[in-house]
Amino acid sequence: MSRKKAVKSKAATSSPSAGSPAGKGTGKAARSSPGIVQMNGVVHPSRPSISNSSEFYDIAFKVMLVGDSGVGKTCLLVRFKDGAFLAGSFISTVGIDFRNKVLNIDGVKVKLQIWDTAGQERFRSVTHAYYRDAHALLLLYDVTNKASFDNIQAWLTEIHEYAQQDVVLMLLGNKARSAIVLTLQEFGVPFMETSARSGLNVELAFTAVAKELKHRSMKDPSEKFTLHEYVSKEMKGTGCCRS
Ligand SMILES: Nc1nc2c(ncn2[C@@H]2O[C@H](COP(=O)(O)OP(=O)(O)OP(=O)(O)O)[C@@H](O)[C@H]2O)c(=O)[nH]1
Repeated sequence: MSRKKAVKSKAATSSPSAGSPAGKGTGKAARSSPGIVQMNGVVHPSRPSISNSSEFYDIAFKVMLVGDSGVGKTCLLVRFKDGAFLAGSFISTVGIDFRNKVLNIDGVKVKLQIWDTAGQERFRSVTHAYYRDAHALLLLYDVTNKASFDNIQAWLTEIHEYAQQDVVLMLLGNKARSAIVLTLQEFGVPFMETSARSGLNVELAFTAVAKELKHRSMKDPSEKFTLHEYVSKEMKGTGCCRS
């Protein structure tokens, strides 16, 4: 991997660390995630902890964005983290990088460590190494690019091969333009359309995943939550026709 490109690109590369995705990596990963330990597959702070955005959190999870190159993974993450759209020329991600965001889910501070992977084929072996520690995967395709939709099955096969069996999985049709709310049953995975450009359903996608992860982690029998139901109840159309 070219060092020069990594600096120039949207994302730098970093290495996964066995069994401790957030705690002991090299470079950015290690510096950005102090004080995190993994227990029963869920990442908890070893003591009341702060994320690199200086916010306290109660539980932390690792979320990965995957999908073909150009479907909008980096833009989705930037929209969610900074509320902005990365316009201008497309610079492909090199390797993998992450950003943290803490969400307040029903009074619980849930930190999402969101890994943005490179969609290009040549980086596949790098990203494979990160799958096993992921608690959730957001699989993106581009609604304006049929090839990216046709590749979903191949991505799912890869996910089943490398990720944990119980990983939380959601399919996102990004670059959505229409106000029509689609429900895609084909893959048996919760689905919604998003737009990194307009912000459509971006917050909702990450919130839904955070709710599901928090629900699984807390195992509160009084709390009835299913990702499918939450997504179909909350999902909105754009109400306009530009993406
Ligand atoms: N119209 C529109 N364009 C988008 C949207 N999201 C991303 N784009 C554009 O699509 C191109 C690719 O976006 P990226 O976020 O860089 O794609 P990526 O999936 O991270 O690509 P790789 O890093 O190669 O894996 C850029 O030119 C973006 O401006 C969207 O919601 N709507």
